[in-house]
Amino acid sequence: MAENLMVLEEAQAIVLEHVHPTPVVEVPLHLAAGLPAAADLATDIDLSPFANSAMDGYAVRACDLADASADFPVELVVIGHEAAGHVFEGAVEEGCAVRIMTGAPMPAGADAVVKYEIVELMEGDGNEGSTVRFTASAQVGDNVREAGLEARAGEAVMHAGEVLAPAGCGLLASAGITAVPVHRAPVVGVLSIGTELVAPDTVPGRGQIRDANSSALLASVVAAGGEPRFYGIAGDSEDEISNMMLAAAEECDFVISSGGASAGDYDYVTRLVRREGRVLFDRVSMRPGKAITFGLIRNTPYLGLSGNPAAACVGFEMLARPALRKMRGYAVVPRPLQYARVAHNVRKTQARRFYDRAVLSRDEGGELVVVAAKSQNSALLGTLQNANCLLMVPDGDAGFSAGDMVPCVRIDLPEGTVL
Ligand SMILES: Nc1nc2c(c(=O)[nH]1)N[C@H]1C(S)=C(S)[C@@H](COP(=O)(O)OP(=O)(O)OC[C@H]3O[C@@H](n4cnc5c(N)ncnc54)[C@H](O)[C@@H]3O)O[C@H]1N2
Ligand code: MOO
Repeated sequence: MAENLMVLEEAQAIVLEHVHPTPVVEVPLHLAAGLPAAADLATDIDLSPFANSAMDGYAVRACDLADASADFPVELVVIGHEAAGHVFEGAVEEGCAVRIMTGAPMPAGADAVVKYEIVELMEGDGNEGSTVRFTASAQVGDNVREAGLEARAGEAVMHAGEVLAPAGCGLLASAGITAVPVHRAPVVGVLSIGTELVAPDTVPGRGQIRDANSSALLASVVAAGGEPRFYGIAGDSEDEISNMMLAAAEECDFVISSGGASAGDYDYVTRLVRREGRVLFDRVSMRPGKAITFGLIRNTPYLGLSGNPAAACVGFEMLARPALRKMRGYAVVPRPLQYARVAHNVRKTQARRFYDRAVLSRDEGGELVVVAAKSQNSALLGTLQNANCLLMVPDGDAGFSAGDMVPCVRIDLPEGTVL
């Protein structure tokens, strides 16, 4: 390519090569959902620890009921009960049954449970001394949950890299685990570069604009599992920028700036990263987001994104998000890709790969259709706010014609979602 742009996948591989999972910390179970476990986690006891009833009813010996039917009912004597906090210590012998509640341990000798609804009470209140009648046979194991059904003592119930669902947090609680080892949130320094920028609570003067990127990037850091730290706005002066860059590189696991990344008179980022560290790439074949510098400052990864707001956000999506997720311990998997019929022609004006902000939906016939925003101007954030996908137009000169099936990156769905 004339401009010497790096193919996106190559740039992504370089970034990923230079980031590593953060140190492990422990978080309480209820805060661990959505995070990948950093180690295999084993249960200290059988789950469940004892065979128990799956129904409220009577624990019986299936062989006692082998011939039971409506015509030849079988009567058993209730010799005890099992309820929350009350365990029957005896054994169920021939002709006997024990009244039992869901979850209570199976008494010795019993091998099946018959639910209340199909048992007739002949005498008494159903507890000790009562007589109950059965009109159907029972099979060994009916309504019994075996000990260790979920896992045996010492067995891993969660594996390193597995993302915890809320149910998994409950499973770990059953296994006696109260805190989950996870890779801590990477601390991500965010800085905005540009003399024209003012804080969002300020009414901009002539030639000034509000700093929108830092809010978008701080939010993106949180969404990617990182802990953002805002360093402020640096004017277009080498000293101001390098002081902020160095402070952030010193204190953070990853640094992201926006602005000053291109070829203008005040675009210092690439030069400063080179001066203070090492530049690994500085142009990516992507629109929006071509002007992207990546390098290391004192061994801290530094990503200098374009100042144009949509370019900064798409640059984050493609390069920072995978890196932060890797640091958090997630498997490196892409956002889901889905093909849809494009409703209009897609023209290419440059050879770099396009990621057009677009909306994917189903038409009345149920077919997936994608419509790109009318303006793909990199200054616009609203089109990204409203997009649920990025329509990918490959590197090269060819666009798409209306009716083509086109690839769409689902930015509204988590990585690895099966569609
Ligand atoms: N001669 C060339 N000019 C430009 C090229 C090029 O290759 N050659 N690339 C263009 C592309 S593509 C992009 S994208 C931009 C990238 O520019 P910079 O990263 O240097 O960004 P700035 O010039 O600082 O700002 C661009 C634009 O974005 C606004 N901005 C910057 N920071 C913020 C912020 N925090 N919040 C809101 N808006 C922000 C800034 O005011 C400018 O309007 O360069 C093209 N030019
Ligand atoms: O690539 Mo710029 O990043 O087009 O807006």
